[in-house]
Amino acid sequence: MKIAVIGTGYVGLVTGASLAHLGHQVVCIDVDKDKIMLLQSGGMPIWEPGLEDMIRDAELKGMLDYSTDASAAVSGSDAVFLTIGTPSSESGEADLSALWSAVHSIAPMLPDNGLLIIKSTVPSGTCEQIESYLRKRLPFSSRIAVAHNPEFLRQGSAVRDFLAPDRLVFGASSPEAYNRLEEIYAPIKSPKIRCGLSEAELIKCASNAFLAMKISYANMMSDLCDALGVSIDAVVEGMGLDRRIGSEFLSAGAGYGGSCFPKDLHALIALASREHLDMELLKATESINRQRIQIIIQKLETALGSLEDKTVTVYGLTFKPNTDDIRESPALRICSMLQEVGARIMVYDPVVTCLPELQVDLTVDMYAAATGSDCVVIVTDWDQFRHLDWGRLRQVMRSSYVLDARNMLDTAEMAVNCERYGLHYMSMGRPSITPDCPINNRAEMTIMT
Ligand SMILES: NC(=O)C1=CN([C@@H]2O[C@H](COP(=O)(O)OP(=O)(O)OC[C@H]3O[C@@H](n4cnc5c(N)ncnc54)[C@H](O)[C@@H]3O)[C@@H](O)[C@H]2O)C=CC1
Ligand SMILES: O=C(O)[C@H]1O[C@H](OP(=O)(O)OP(=O)(O)OC[C@H]2O[C@@H](n3ccc(=O)[nH]c3=O)[C@H](O)[C@@H]2O)[C@H](O)[C@@H](O)[C@@H]1O
Repeated sequence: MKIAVIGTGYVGLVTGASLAHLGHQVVCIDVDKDKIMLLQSGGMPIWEPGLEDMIRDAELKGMLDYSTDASAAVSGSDAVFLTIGTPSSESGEADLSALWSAVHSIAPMLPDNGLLIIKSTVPSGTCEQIESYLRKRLPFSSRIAVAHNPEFLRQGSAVRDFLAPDRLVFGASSPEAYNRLEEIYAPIKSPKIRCGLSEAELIKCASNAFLAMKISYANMMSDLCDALGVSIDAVVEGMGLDRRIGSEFLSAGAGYGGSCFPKDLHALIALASREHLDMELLKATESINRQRIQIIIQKLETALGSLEDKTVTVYGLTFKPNTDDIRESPALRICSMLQEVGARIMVYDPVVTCLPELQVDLTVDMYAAATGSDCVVIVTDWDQFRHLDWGRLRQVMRSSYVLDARNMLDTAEMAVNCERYGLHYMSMGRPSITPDCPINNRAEMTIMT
Protein backbone atom coordinates (compact mmCIF):
# COMPACT_ATOMS: atom_id res chain seq x y z
CA MET A 1 0.00 0.00 0.00
CA LYS A 2 1.03 3.61 -0.45
CA ILE A 3 1.23 5.29 2.95
CA ALA A 4 1.99 8.86 4.04
CA VAL A 5 3.10 9.44 7.64
CA ILE A 6 2.68 13.05 8.76
CA GLY A 7 4.92 13.98 11.69
CA THR A 8 8.34 12.32 11.68
CA GLY A 9 9.10 12.30 15.41
CA TYR A 10 9.69 9.33 17.71
CA VAL A 11 6.42 7.66 16.73
CA GLY A 12 6.26 8.83 13.10
CA LEU A 13 9.73 7.65 12.16
CA VAL A 14 9.28 4.28 13.84
CA THR A 15 5.83 3.91 12.24
CA GLY A 16 7.12 4.86 8.77
CA ALA A 17 10.19 2.61 8.93
CA SER A 18 8.21 -0.33 10.36
CA LEU A 19 5.43 -0.04 7.76
CA ALA A 20 8.09 0.08 5.01
CA HIS A 21 9.67 -3.01 6.61
CA LEU A 22 6.26 -4.71 6.40
CA GLY A 23 6.21 -4.08 2.63
CA HIS A 24 4.42 -0.75 2.24
CA GLN A 25 5.62 2.18 0.15
CA VAL A 26 6.04 4.95 2.73
CA VAL A 27 6.77 8.68 2.67
CA CYS A 28 7.53 10.33 6.04
CA ILE A 29 6.59 14.01 6.11
CA ASP A 30 7.50 16.76 8.56
CA VAL A 31 7.35 20.55 8.73
CA ASP A 32 10.83 20.52 10.26
CA LYS A 33 13.05 21.07 7.21
CA ASP A 34 16.28 20.30 9.10
CA LYS A 35 14.93 16.95 10.24
CA ILE A 36 13.88 15.95 6.73
CA MET A 37 17.19 17.11 5.24
CA LEU A 38 19.05 15.11 7.87
CA LEU A 39 17.06 11.97 7.03
CA GLN A 40 17.48 12.53 3.29
CA SER A 41 21.23 12.77 3.74
CA GLY A 42 21.43 9.51 5.73
CA GLY A 43 21.42 10.99 9.24
CA MET A 44 19.28 10.00 12.22
CA PRO A 45 17.29 12.58 14.23
CA ILE A 46 16.71 10.18 17.15
CA TRP A 47 18.54 7.34 18.80
CA GLU A 48 16.46 4.19 19.07
CA PRO A 49 17.86 0.62 19.10
CA GLY A 50 17.37 -1.21 15.77
CA LEU A 51 15.80 1.76 14.00
CA GLU A 52 18.72 2.86 11.87
CA ASP A 53 19.32 -0.64 10.43
CA MET A 54 15.65 -0.98 9.54
CA ILE A 55 15.64 2.45 7.92
CA ARG A 56 18.74 1.74 5.82
CA ASP A 57 17.26 -1.56 4.67
CA ALA A 58 13.94 0.06 3.68
CA GLU A 59 15.77 2.89 1.88
CA LEU A 60 17.88 0.41 -0.09
CA LYS A 61 14.71 -1.38 -1.19
CA GLY A 62 13.24 1.97 -2.25
CA MET A 63 10.34 1.63 0.22
CA LEU A 64 11.00 4.69 2.41
CA ASP A 65 11.28 8.34 1.46
CA TYR A 66 11.09 11.72 3.25
CA SER A 67 9.58 15.06 2.32
CA THR A 68 8.46 18.41 3.68
CA ASP A 69 5.74 18.53 1.04
CA ALA A 70 2.70 16.43 1.90
CA SER A 71 0.68 17.00 -1.28
CA ALA A 72 1.99 14.28 -3.64
CA ALA A 73 2.29 11.62 -0.93
CA VAL A 74 -1.16 12.34 0.55
CA SER A 75 -3.07 12.63 -2.72
CA GLY A 76 -1.64 9.35 -4.01
CA SER A 77 -2.04 7.44 -0.74
CA ASP A 78 -4.14 4.48 0.35
CA ALA A 79 -3.76 5.65 3.95
CA VAL A 80 -2.38 8.67 5.80
CA PHE A 81 -1.10 8.33 9.38
CA LEU A 82 -1.03 11.41 11.61
CA THR A 83 1.73 11.06 14.22
CA ILE A 84 1.97 14.63 15.44
CA GLY A 85 2.79 15.69 18.99
CA THR A 86 -0.08 16.38 21.40
CA PRO A 87 1.72 18.03 24.34
CA SER A 88 0.16 19.44 27.51
CA SER A 89 -1.29 22.91 27.30
CA GLU A 90 -1.09 25.26 30.31
CA SER A 91 -4.49 24.05 31.53
CA GLY A 92 -3.31 20.44 31.46
CA GLU A 93 -5.51 19.59 28.49
CA ALA A 94 -3.89 18.12 25.40
CA ASP A 95 -2.76 20.85 23.02
CA LEU A 96 -4.19 19.70 19.71
CA SER A 97 -3.24 22.81 17.71
CA ALA A 98 -0.45 21.14 15.68
CA LEU A 99 -2.69 18.16 14.98
CA TRP A 100 -5.59 20.34 13.79
CA SER A 101 -3.26 22.47 11.70
CA ALA A 102 -2.12 19.30 9.90
CA VAL A 103 -5.75 18.15 9.44
CA HIS A 104 -6.65 21.52 7.93
CA SER A 105 -3.71 21.55 5.56
CA ILE A 106 -4.01 17.97 4.28
CA ALA A 107 -7.83 17.87 4.06
CA PRO A 108 -7.93 19.19 0.47
CA MET A 109 -5.21 16.72 -0.55
CA LEU A 110 -6.98 13.58 0.69
CA PRO A 111 -7.99 11.32 -2.19
CA ASP A 112 -11.48 9.99 -2.79
CA ASN A 113 -11.77 6.75 -0.76
CA GLY A 114 -8.85 7.90 1.39
CA LEU A 115 -8.25 6.78 4.97
CA LEU A 116 -6.96 9.19 7.59
CA ILE A 117 -5.55 7.30 10.57
CA ILE A 118 -4.91 9.31 13.75
CA LYS A 119 -2.07 7.63 15.65
CA SER A 120 -1.32 10.54 17.99
CA THR A 121 -2.67 10.17 21.53
CA VAL A 122 -5.81 12.32 21.71
CA PRO A 123 -8.66 12.91 24.17
CA SER A 124 -11.83 10.92 23.65
CA GLY A 125 -14.02 12.70 21.10
CA THR A 126 -11.22 14.21 18.98
CA CYS A 127 -11.38 11.76 16.07
CA GLU A 128 -15.16 12.15 15.78
CA GLN A 129 -14.60 15.91 15.54
CA ILE A 130 -12.01 15.38 12.80
CA GLU A 131 -14.39 13.07 10.96
CA SER A 132 -17.23 15.58 11.09
CA TYR A 133 -14.89 18.41 10.00
CA LEU A 134 -13.90 16.39 6.92
CA ARG A 135 -17.53 15.50 6.18
CA LYS A 136 -18.45 19.20 6.09
CA ARG A 137 -15.30 20.29 4.28
CA LEU A 138 -14.93 17.80 1.45
CA PRO A 139 -17.18 17.25 -1.57
CA PHE A 140 -16.63 13.49 -1.65
CA SER A 141 -16.51 13.27 2.15
CA SER A 142 -18.80 10.28 2.42
CA ARG A 143 -16.03 8.18 0.97
CA ILE A 144 -13.25 9.48 3.27
CA ALA A 145 -12.85 7.47 6.45
CA VAL A 146 -11.23 8.45 9.74
CA ALA A 147 -9.71 5.83 12.05
CA HIS A 148 -7.89 5.88 15.35
CA ASN A 149 -5.03 3.46 15.78
CA PRO A 150 -3.33 4.41 19.06
CA GLU A 151 0.31 3.50 19.50
CA PHE A 152 1.62 1.61 22.54
CA LEU A 153 5.35 1.51 21.77
CA ARG A 154 7.89 2.38 24.45
CA GLN A 155 10.96 4.42 23.64
CA GLY A 156 14.04 2.26 23.92
CA SER A 157 12.20 -0.78 22.53
CA ALA A 158 10.08 1.06 19.96
CA VAL A 159 10.82 -1.10 16.91
CA ARG A 160 10.18 -4.36 18.76
CA ASP A 161 7.02 -2.97 20.36
CA PHE A 162 5.68 -1.69 17.02
CA LEU A 163 6.26 -4.96 15.16
CA ALA A 164 5.07 -7.27 17.98
CA PRO A 165 2.53 -5.32 20.05
CA ASP A 166 0.42 -6.94 22.79
CA ARG A 167 -2.60 -5.78 20.79
CA LEU A 168 -3.57 -3.56 17.87
CA VAL A 169 -6.50 -1.25 18.46
CA PHE A 170 -8.58 -0.26 15.45
CA GLY A 171 -11.10 2.49 16.20
CA ALA A 172 -13.33 3.38 13.26
CA SER A 173 -16.88 3.95 12.17
CA SER A 174 -16.99 2.04 8.89
CA PRO A 175 -16.25 -1.52 7.76
CA GLU A 176 -14.00 -0.14 4.98
CA ALA A 177 -11.76 1.58 7.53
CA TYR A 178 -11.46 -1.59 9.66
CA ASN A 179 -10.66 -3.65 6.57
CA ARG A 180 -7.94 -1.25 5.36
CA LEU A 181 -6.34 -1.26 8.84
CA GLU A 182 -6.42 -5.09 8.81
CA GLU A 183 -4.66 -5.03 5.43
CA ILE A 184 -1.98 -2.59 6.56
CA TYR A 185 -1.15 -4.67 9.62
CA ALA A 186 -1.76 -8.11 8.03
CA PRO A 187 1.80 -9.39 8.70
CA ILE A 188 1.46 -8.64 12.44
CA LYS A 189 -0.23 -11.52 14.21
CA SER A 190 -1.08 -9.79 17.50
CA PRO A 191 -4.72 -9.68 18.73
CA LYS A 192 -6.69 -6.98 16.90
CA ILE A 193 -9.49 -5.09 18.62
CA ARG A 194 -12.20 -3.33 16.62
CA CYS A 195 -14.07 -0.58 18.44
CA GLY A 196 -15.45 2.93 18.02
CA LEU A 197 -13.24 6.00 17.63
CA SER A 198 -13.86 7.31 21.13
CA GLU A 199 -13.36 3.91 22.74
CA ALA A 200 -9.99 3.55 20.98
CA GLU A 201 -8.95 6.97 22.24
CA LEU A 202 -9.88 6.04 25.79
CA ILE A 203 -8.17 2.62 25.63
CA LYS A 204 -4.89 4.44 24.99
CA CYS A 205 -5.22 7.11 27.69
CA ALA A 206 -6.59 4.66 30.27
CA SER A 207 -3.71 2.25 29.60
CA ASN A 208 -1.05 4.91 30.13
CA ALA A 209 -2.79 6.14 33.27
CA PHE A 210 -2.99 2.60 34.64
CA LEU A 211 0.72 1.97 34.03
CA ALA A 212 1.63 5.27 35.71
CA MET A 213 -0.62 4.34 38.63
CA LYS A 214 1.16 0.98 39.00
CA ILE A 215 4.51 2.77 39.19
CA SER A 216 3.23 5.21 41.81
CA TYR A 217 1.76 2.32 43.79
CA ALA A 218 5.17 0.64 43.88
CA ASN A 219 6.77 3.94 44.89
CA MET A 220 4.24 4.46 47.67
CA MET A 221 5.00 0.95 48.96
CA SER A 222 8.73 1.60 48.72
CA ASP A 223 8.34 4.58 51.07
CA LEU A 224 6.55 2.32 53.54
CA CYS A 225 9.34 -0.26 53.12
CA ASP A 226 11.90 2.44 53.94
CA ALA A 227 9.99 3.33 57.09
CA LEU A 228 9.67 -0.29 58.20
CA GLY A 229 13.13 -1.46 57.15
CA VAL A 230 11.61 -3.98 54.74
CA SER A 231 12.83 -4.68 51.19
CA ILE A 232 10.55 -3.55 48.33
CA ASP A 233 12.27 -6.11 46.04
CA ALA A 234 10.75 -9.04 47.88
CA VAL A 235 7.40 -7.28 48.21
CA VAL A 236 6.95 -6.54 44.49
CA GLU A 237 8.35 -9.91 43.49
CA GLY A 238 5.81 -11.61 45.70
CA MET A 239 3.02 -9.36 44.43
CA GLY A 240 4.00 -9.72 40.78
CA LEU A 241 3.75 -13.51 40.80
CA ASP A 242 0.00 -13.09 41.21
CA ARG A 243 -1.08 -13.15 37.56
CA ARG A 244 -3.87 -10.71 38.33
CA ILE A 245 -1.24 -8.16 39.33
CA GLY A 246 1.72 -9.02 37.07
CA SER A 247 5.32 -8.04 37.70
CA GLU A 248 5.80 -5.29 35.10
CA PHE A 249 5.78 -1.59 35.93
CA LEU A 250 6.30 -2.23 39.63
CA SER A 251 9.88 -0.95 39.77
CA ALA A 252 10.17 1.64 42.52
CA GLY A 253 12.61 4.49 42.13
CA ALA A 254 12.85 8.02 40.82
CA GLY A 255 9.37 7.90 39.30
CA TYR A 256 8.09 8.13 35.76
CA GLY A 257 9.05 10.79 33.24
CA GLY A 258 8.97 11.07 29.49
CA SER A 259 6.80 12.84 26.98
CA CYS A 260 3.75 10.67 27.59
CA PHE A 261 2.81 9.50 31.10
CA PRO A 262 2.93 13.00 32.65
CA LYS A 263 1.02 14.70 29.83
CA ASP A 264 -1.46 11.88 29.24
CA LEU A 265 -2.37 11.84 32.93
CA HIS A 266 -2.89 15.63 32.91
CA ALA A 267 -5.03 15.31 29.80
CA LEU A 268 -7.21 12.56 31.27
CA ILE A 269 -7.74 14.51 34.49
CA ALA A 270 -8.63 17.63 32.46
CA LEU A 271 -11.02 15.68 30.22
CA ALA A 272 -12.80 14.19 33.25
CA SER A 273 -12.99 17.54 34.98
CA ARG A 274 -14.99 18.89 32.03
CA GLU A 275 -17.50 16.17 32.91
CA HIS A 276 -17.34 17.25 36.60
CA LEU A 277 -15.44 14.12 37.56
CA ASP A 278 -12.56 14.29 39.99
CA MET A 279 -10.04 11.60 39.09
CA GLU A 280 -8.70 11.21 42.64
CA LEU A 281 -6.70 8.08 41.88
CA LEU A 282 -4.89 9.80 39.02
CA LYS A 283 -4.25 12.93 41.06
CA ALA A 284 -2.69 10.77 43.79
CA THR A 285 -0.61 9.03 41.11
CA GLU A 286 0.78 12.40 40.00
CA SER A 287 1.36 13.60 43.53
CA ILE A 288 3.30 10.46 44.52
CA ASN A 289 5.38 10.83 41.37
CA ARG A 290 6.20 14.48 42.10
CA GLN A 291 7.31 13.58 45.64
CA ARG A 292 9.99 11.18 44.37
CA ILE A 293 12.46 13.98 43.77
CA GLN A 294 11.99 15.41 47.28
CA ILE A 295 12.45 11.93 48.75
CA ILE A 296 15.73 11.51 46.86
CA ILE A 297 17.00 14.88 48.12
CA GLN A 298 15.99 13.94 51.69
CA LYS A 299 17.94 10.67 51.44
CA LEU A 300 21.01 12.61 50.31
CA GLU A 301 20.62 15.12 53.15
CA THR A 302 20.22 12.33 55.71
CA ALA A 303 23.46 10.77 54.49
CA LEU A 304 25.57 13.87 53.77
CA GLY A 305 24.02 16.60 55.92
CA SER A 306 23.47 19.94 54.18
CA LEU A 307 24.06 19.66 50.45
CA GLU A 308 25.36 23.19 50.21
CA ASP A 309 28.85 23.02 48.73
CA LYS A 310 28.67 19.23 48.39
CA THR A 311 29.42 17.70 45.00
CA VAL A 312 26.83 15.28 43.67
CA THR A 313 27.31 13.16 40.54
CA VAL A 314 24.16 12.38 38.58
CA TYR A 315 24.36 9.24 36.43
CA GLY A 316 21.81 9.32 33.62
CA LEU A 317 19.89 12.24 32.12
CA THR A 318 17.40 10.54 29.80
CA PHE A 319 13.94 9.69 31.16
CA LYS A 320 14.72 5.97 30.75
CA PRO A 321 17.60 3.94 29.27
CA ASN A 322 18.13 3.24 25.55
CA THR A 323 16.77 6.54 24.34
CA ASP A 324 18.21 10.02 23.87
CA ASP A 325 14.96 11.63 25.05
CA ILE A 326 15.16 13.90 28.10
CA ARG A 327 11.57 15.19 27.95
CA GLU A 328 10.17 15.36 31.52
CA SER A 329 13.12 13.34 32.76
CA PRO A 330 13.28 12.97 36.56
CA ALA A 331 17.04 13.60 36.21
CA LEU A 332 16.42 17.18 35.09
CA ARG A 333 14.24 17.86 38.13
CA ILE A 334 16.81 16.28 40.43
CA CYS A 335 19.53 18.49 38.92
CA SER A 336 17.51 21.66 39.40
CA MET A 337 16.54 20.77 42.96
CA LEU A 338 20.18 19.99 43.79
CA GLN A 339 21.12 23.37 42.38
CA GLU A 340 18.43 25.03 44.50
CA VAL A 341 19.94 23.59 47.67
CA GLY A 342 23.41 24.76 46.67
CA ALA A 343 25.04 21.49 45.57
CA ARG A 344 27.61 21.34 42.78
CA ILE A 345 26.53 18.83 40.16
CA MET A 346 28.49 16.72 37.70
CA VAL A 347 26.55 14.69 35.17
CA TYR A 348 27.25 11.68 33.00
CA ASP A 349 24.90 10.14 30.45
CA PRO A 350 25.90 7.54 27.83
CA VAL A 351 23.96 9.28 25.04
CA VAL A 352 23.33 12.89 26.05
CA THR A 353 26.74 14.51 25.92
CA CYS A 354 25.85 18.14 25.37
CA LEU A 355 23.04 20.13 26.95
CA PRO A 356 23.88 23.84 27.13
CA GLU A 357 20.56 24.84 28.70
CA LEU A 358 21.38 22.75 31.78
CA GLN A 359 23.94 24.69 33.82
CA VAL A 360 25.90 21.64 35.01
CA ASP A 361 29.21 19.98 34.20
CA LEU A 362 28.45 17.23 31.70
CA THR A 363 31.33 14.84 31.04
CA VAL A 364 31.71 11.92 28.66
CA ASP A 365 33.53 9.75 31.19
CA MET A 366 31.76 8.06 34.10
CA TYR A 367 34.77 8.21 36.39
CA ALA A 368 35.68 11.79 35.53
CA ALA A 369 32.11 12.74 36.47
CA ALA A 370 32.62 11.14 39.90
CA THR A 371 36.01 12.68 40.62
CA GLY A 372 35.89 14.62 43.89
CA SER A 373 32.23 13.70 44.36
CA ASP A 374 30.50 13.19 47.70
CA CYS A 375 27.76 11.01 46.28
CA VAL A 376 26.91 9.28 43.01
CA VAL A 377 23.16 9.16 42.28
CA ILE A 378 21.99 6.73 39.61
CA VAL A 379 18.85 8.29 38.14
CA THR A 380 18.52 6.41 34.85
CA ASP A 381 18.99 2.65 34.75
CA TRP A 382 21.44 2.42 31.84
CA ASP A 383 22.87 -1.09 31.72
CA GLN A 384 26.49 0.15 31.88
CA PHE A 385 25.97 1.27 35.50
CA ARG A 386 25.66 -2.41 36.38
CA HIS A 387 29.25 -2.92 35.28
CA LEU A 388 30.93 -0.08 37.16
CA ASP A 389 34.42 -0.64 38.57
CA TRP A 390 33.50 0.18 42.17
CA GLY A 391 37.09 0.19 43.38
CA ARG A 392 38.03 2.80 40.77
CA LEU A 393 34.92 4.82 41.53
CA ARG A 394 35.65 4.91 45.25
CA GLN A 395 39.24 5.95 44.55
CA VAL A 396 38.21 9.03 42.57
CA MET A 397 35.34 10.05 44.89
CA ARG A 398 35.83 12.37 47.86
CA SER A 399 33.22 10.58 49.95
CA SER A 400 31.72 7.10 49.78
CA TYR A 401 27.98 7.41 49.13
CA VAL A 402 26.04 5.84 46.27
CA LEU A 403 22.29 6.36 45.88
CA ASP A 404 20.76 3.92 43.42
CA ALA A 405 17.52 5.80 42.71
CA ARG A 406 16.38 3.08 40.25
CA ASN A 407 17.08 0.03 42.46
CA MET A 408 19.01 -1.36 39.51
CA LEU A 409 21.95 -2.87 41.37
CA ASP A 410 21.98 -6.27 43.02
CA THR A 411 22.02 -5.83 46.79
CA ALA A 412 24.09 -8.97 47.44
CA GLU A 413 26.79 -7.76 45.01
CA MET A 414 26.68 -4.29 46.50
CA ALA A 415 27.15 -5.73 49.99
CA VAL A 416 30.43 -7.25 48.79
CA ASN A 417 31.46 -3.97 47.08
CA CYS A 418 30.61 -1.96 50.18
CA GLU A 419 32.69 -4.20 52.41
CA ARG A 420 35.58 -4.32 49.92
CA TYR A 421 35.76 -0.64 48.98
CA GLY A 422 34.23 1.10 51.98
CA LEU A 423 31.12 2.28 50.13
CA HIS A 424 27.75 3.31 51.60
CA TYR A 425 24.95 2.08 49.34
CA MET A 426 21.43 3.50 49.47
CA SER A 427 18.43 2.75 47.28
CA MET A 428 14.65 3.25 47.27
CA GLY A 429 12.67 1.10 49.72
CA ARG A 430 15.57 -1.28 50.38
CA PRO A 431 17.72 -1.40 53.51
CA SER A 432 20.94 0.62 53.15
CA ILE A 433 24.28 -1.17 53.12
CA THR A 434 27.31 0.16 54.96
CA PRO A 435 30.90 -1.15 54.79
CA ASP A 436 30.60 -2.91 58.14
CA CYS A 437 26.98 -4.10 57.92
CA PRO A 438 26.35 -7.13 55.69
CA ILE A 439 23.15 -7.38 53.71
CA ASN A 440 19.98 -7.78 55.63
CA ASN A 441 18.92 -11.37 54.93
CA ARG A 442 15.24 -10.57 55.24
CA ALA A 443 15.61 -8.85 51.88
CA GLU A 444 16.37 -12.11 50.09
CA MET A 445 13.54 -14.18 48.69
CA THR A 446 13.92 -17.62 47.16
CA ILE A 447 11.29 -18.93 44.79
CA MET A 448 10.93 -22.72 45.24
CA THR A 449 9.54 -24.49 42.20
N1 LIG B 1 7.03 9.09 22.10
C1 LIG B 1 6.40 7.97 22.37
O1 LIG B 1 7.00 7.04 22.89
C2 LIG B 1 4.95 7.79 22.06
C3 LIG B 1 4.17 8.86 21.65
N2 LIG B 1 2.83 8.67 21.39
C4 LIG B 1 2.02 9.78 20.90
O2 LIG B 1 2.37 10.01 19.52
C5 LIG B 1 2.30 11.40 19.23
C6 LIG B 1 3.64 11.87 18.68
O3 LIG B 1 4.60 11.76 19.69
P1 LIG B 1 6.17 11.91 19.39
O4 LIG B 1 6.51 11.14 18.16
O5 LIG B 1 6.87 11.59 20.65
O6 LIG B 1 6.26 13.47 19.06
P2 LIG B 1 7.49 14.28 18.46
O7 LIG B 1 7.42 15.62 19.03
O8 LIG B 1 8.74 13.46 18.60
O9 LIG B 1 7.17 14.34 16.89
C7 LIG B 1 6.13 15.09 16.33
C8 LIG B 1 6.59 15.55 14.94
O10 LIG B 1 5.49 16.17 14.28
C9 LIG B 1 6.02 17.24 13.50
N3 LIG B 1 4.93 18.15 13.10
C10 LIG B 1 4.27 19.06 13.85
N4 LIG B 1 3.32 19.66 13.11
C11 LIG B 1 3.36 19.12 11.88
C12 LIG B 1 2.61 19.30 10.68
N5 LIG B 1 1.61 20.17 10.61
N6 LIG B 1 2.94 18.57 9.59
C13 LIG B 1 3.96 17.69 9.64
N7 LIG B 1 4.70 17.46 10.75
C14 LIG B 1 4.40 18.14 11.86
C15 LIG B 1 7.08 17.86 14.41
O11 LIG B 1 7.98 18.67 13.68
C16 LIG B 1 7.72 16.60 15.00
O12 LIG B 1 8.81 16.14 14.21
C17 LIG B 1 1.87 12.09 20.54
O13 LIG B 1 0.46 12.22 20.52
C18 LIG B 1 2.28 11.09 21.60
O14 LIG B 1 1.51 11.21 22.77
C19 LIG B 1 2.24 7.43 21.47
C20 LIG B 1 2.99 6.34 21.84
C21 LIG B 1 4.40 6.42 22.16
O1 LIG C 1 2.21 6.71 25.14
C1 LIG C 1 3.41 6.62 25.20
O2 LIG C 1 4.18 7.50 24.83
C2 LIG C 1 4.08 5.41 25.74
O3 LIG C 1 4.32 5.67 27.15
C3 LIG C 1 5.01 4.61 27.82
O4 LIG C 1 6.27 4.36 27.19
P1 LIG C 1 7.58 5.23 27.49
O5 LIG C 1 7.18 6.50 28.15
O6 LIG C 1 8.35 5.30 26.22
O7 LIG C 1 8.46 4.35 28.47
P2 LIG C 1 8.12 3.42 29.75
O8 LIG C 1 8.94 2.21 29.65
O9 LIG C 1 6.68 3.23 29.94
O10 LIG C 1 8.70 4.31 30.94
C4 LIG C 1 8.09 5.53 31.31
C5 LIG C 1 8.71 6.03 32.60
O11 LIG C 1 8.32 5.21 33.70
C6 LIG C 1 9.47 4.80 34.44
N1 LIG C 1 9.20 3.47 35.01
C7 LIG C 1 8.80 2.44 34.22
C8 LIG C 1 8.51 1.21 34.76
C9 LIG C 1 8.63 1.01 36.14
O12 LIG C 1 8.37 -0.09 36.70
N2 LIG C 1 9.03 2.05 36.92
C10 LIG C 1 9.33 3.28 36.39
O13 LIG C 1 9.67 4.22 37.14
C11 LIG C 1 10.61 4.82 33.42
O14 LIG C 1 11.86 4.92 34.05
C12 LIG C 1 10.24 6.04 32.60
O15 LIG C 1 10.70 7.21 33.24
C13 LIG C 1 4.18 3.34 27.71
O16 LIG C 1 4.88 2.27 28.35
C14 LIG C 1 3.91 2.99 26.26
O17 LIG C 1 3.06 1.85 26.19
C15 LIG C 1 3.24 4.17 25.59
O18 LIG C 1 3.06 3.90 24.21
